[in-house]
Amino acid sequence: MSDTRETVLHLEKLDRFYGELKVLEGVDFTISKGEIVALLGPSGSGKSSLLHVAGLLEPPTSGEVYINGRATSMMNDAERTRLRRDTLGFVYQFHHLQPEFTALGNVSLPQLIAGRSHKQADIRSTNILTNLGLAERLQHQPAQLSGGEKQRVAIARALANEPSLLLADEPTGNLDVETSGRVFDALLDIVQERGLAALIATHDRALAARMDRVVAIKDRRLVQVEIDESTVTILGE
Ligand SMILES: Nc1ncnc2c1ncn2[C@@H]1O[C@H](COP(=O)(O)OP(=O)(O)OP(=O)(O)O)[C@@H](O)[C@H]1O
Repeated sequence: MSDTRETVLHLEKLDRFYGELKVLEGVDFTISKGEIVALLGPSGSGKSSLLHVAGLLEPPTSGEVYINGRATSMMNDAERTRLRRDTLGFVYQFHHLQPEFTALGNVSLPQLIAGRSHKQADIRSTNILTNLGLAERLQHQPAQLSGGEKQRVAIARALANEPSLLLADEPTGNLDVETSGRVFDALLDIVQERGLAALIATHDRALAARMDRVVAIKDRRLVQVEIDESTVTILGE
């Protein structure tokens, strides 16, 4: 890599196979600080697999994942876990919040695990949740929140340890169109405000069109695309 200073994620010659099934093959991809990238692709094309490998949740079959310029393949589990905790945030289609904790508690939890005090964690959690429009919901448990609010708490939790890179897998895919649009606005605002990099898998072209760049999985590789409401154009073809 020639310049790793601003590169948050770099995937190099990456393959992900499940036995005989070749899902990703020869993927080269880079995201820089402050860039928000949409990941499109039909169901089963490998979006979740790519996010899992980029997020150090699964190893690639071959190739290398660089996070903030650091190669990860030779790291041991403890190093990889620490890097994941300190630099990556995850949002999934389903919120996966702890049902017995409040919104504040859910956002503070990863910070406590990372070694912050309760007081530091709660101050930071209050700030993030307030930024996401949940100032009045801090003490509510997930069951007392709407679907959109739960997903905002999940976004706040992903940002709690100030990651360099947010990885999101259909983050609003479980919400109705209107709520999805609003939660997405909040997500983009907070990611932009904080100058983070983000890779966001979505089926929704209208949402994808609002991001800085759109890539799609085609024939096991990542290609750069341009989209409008009705068409997806693969650049360079
Ligand atoms: N652990 C696994 N073992 C075997 N095959 C798997 C495994 N995980 C995923 N696959 C297969 O790999 C392919 C890609 O799956 P993946 O979940 O990455 O696709 P996706 O684009 O995220 O799909 P969707 O949009 O439906 O969530 C699919 O054919 C899937 O069945």
